[in-house]
Amino acid sequence: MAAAQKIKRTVYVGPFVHSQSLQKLDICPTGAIGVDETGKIAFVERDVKDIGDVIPVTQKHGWQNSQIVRTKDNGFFFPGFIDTHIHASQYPNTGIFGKSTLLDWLNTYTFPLESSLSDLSKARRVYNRVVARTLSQGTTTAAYYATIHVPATNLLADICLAKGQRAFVGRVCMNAMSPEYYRDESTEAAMRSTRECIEHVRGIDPGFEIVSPIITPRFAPSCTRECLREQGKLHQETGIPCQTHISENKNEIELVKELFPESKSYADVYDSAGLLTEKTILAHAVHLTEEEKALIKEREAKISHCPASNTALTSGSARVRQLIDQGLTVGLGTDVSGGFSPSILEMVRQAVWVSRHVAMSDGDQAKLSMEEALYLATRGGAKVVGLAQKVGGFDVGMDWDAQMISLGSVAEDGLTGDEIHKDPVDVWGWESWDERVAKWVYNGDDRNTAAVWVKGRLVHQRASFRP
Ligand SMILES: O=c1[nH]c(=O)c2nc[nH]c2[nH]1
Ligand SMILES: [Zn+2]
Repeated sequence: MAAAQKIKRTVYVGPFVHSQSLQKLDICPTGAIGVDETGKIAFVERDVKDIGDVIPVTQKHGWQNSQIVRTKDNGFFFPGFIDTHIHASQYPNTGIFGKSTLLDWLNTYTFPLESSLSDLSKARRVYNRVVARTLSQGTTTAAYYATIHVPATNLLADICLAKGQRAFVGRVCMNAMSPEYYRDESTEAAMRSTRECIEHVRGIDPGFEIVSPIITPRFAPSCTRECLREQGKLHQETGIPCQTHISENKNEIELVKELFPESKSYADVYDSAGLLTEKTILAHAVHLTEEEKALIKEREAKISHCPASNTALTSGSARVRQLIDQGLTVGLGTDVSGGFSPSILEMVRQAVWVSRHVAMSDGDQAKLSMEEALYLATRGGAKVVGLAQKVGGFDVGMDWDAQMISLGSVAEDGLTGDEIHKDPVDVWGWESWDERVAKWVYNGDDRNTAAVWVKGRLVHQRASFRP
């Protein structure tokens, strides 16, 4: 059953920042957002200049006895981040990838670690930590890959629910081209295990309110045609979302051509198996052809852009601006541990950097702005995981999935040691709000994430912050 949670009506008072559109950040320096007992945003007020203005606002909305939470120290509220692609099971390997590229990386680093999570006590340590770590970095929703193991995958779902992180939890399906020690025995066994995980999540969160299952064929080479087709059938019959990888690395694309000679393209392998729908998340999409992009657009499948992973594994530079301009729906993914960081704030920076490297060869139109990258991290991600009406912004009726960012007090002379370490961003007091947001994006980290809420529930807070 979903963890019991008692939420008090709360007014969040202080500046708030969220995306109005792909290009436009809405920065309100004098905000007050009312969140009701169900964790939904009941009102958004924009002219609450000081604490004396709060009582009239609560009276206007007929709210007595509501709790007030205020920002402090150059703080602001920002929507929770959405990680559209992360391998929870690979978390212990973050930063460990050497000079490998995708296919040797899988065999050298990834399969041995994933297979070791058949040990439930190890899985518990890893999953408790990755959920705690991503929450502490403001990730309120994550689309997770677990491993092939049913008990460990179910444990990840339990941990997400207990800690209150919105999550899509996928048991990885792989019955081909995988080591003997780490593979599903057959299509039948793979489907049985996938169904068991779906039923487990249905048992703990029947409405998939916080945790949802997600059908997860690892990538085309690791599944037989029959297995892909069965996963596709399940996806179509149940409406449960699906996630996989596509077109990450040139050798991988060649392998797909060899394994599926009858298919027109990598995207067509998924399409002919019934796996390319509006509820499909495709990670990477670095080397898609024009025909594949058109097919993905037609099917309304979504793309998770994973810039850190693409750089670390030298897979290539996704033309993210072009994908967006061509009408594809894009969010950001850490792709831990192909990606070296579990932070979506870091992915915002990495997405901007990758686009600028592309711009150096393709021209300035390839550049992604900071505002656009923040959109991908929030509203874009929400579209990718099918939650655009619920999360990603501060609109009335949306759930309060939010983080309080605190940049710290204005820089003083003479700070040393722990004092200077406490706040990674130096604020001087003369910056505009636009500039403060930019300083957070380019210099901030989890020390600035003072508190995090999912559906109105406080799921992380720094010790120095007491609401
Ligand atoms: O980034 C990736 N991470 C993985 O674990 C994986 N498996 C197949 N293809 C993959 N790509
Ligand atoms: Zn991945």
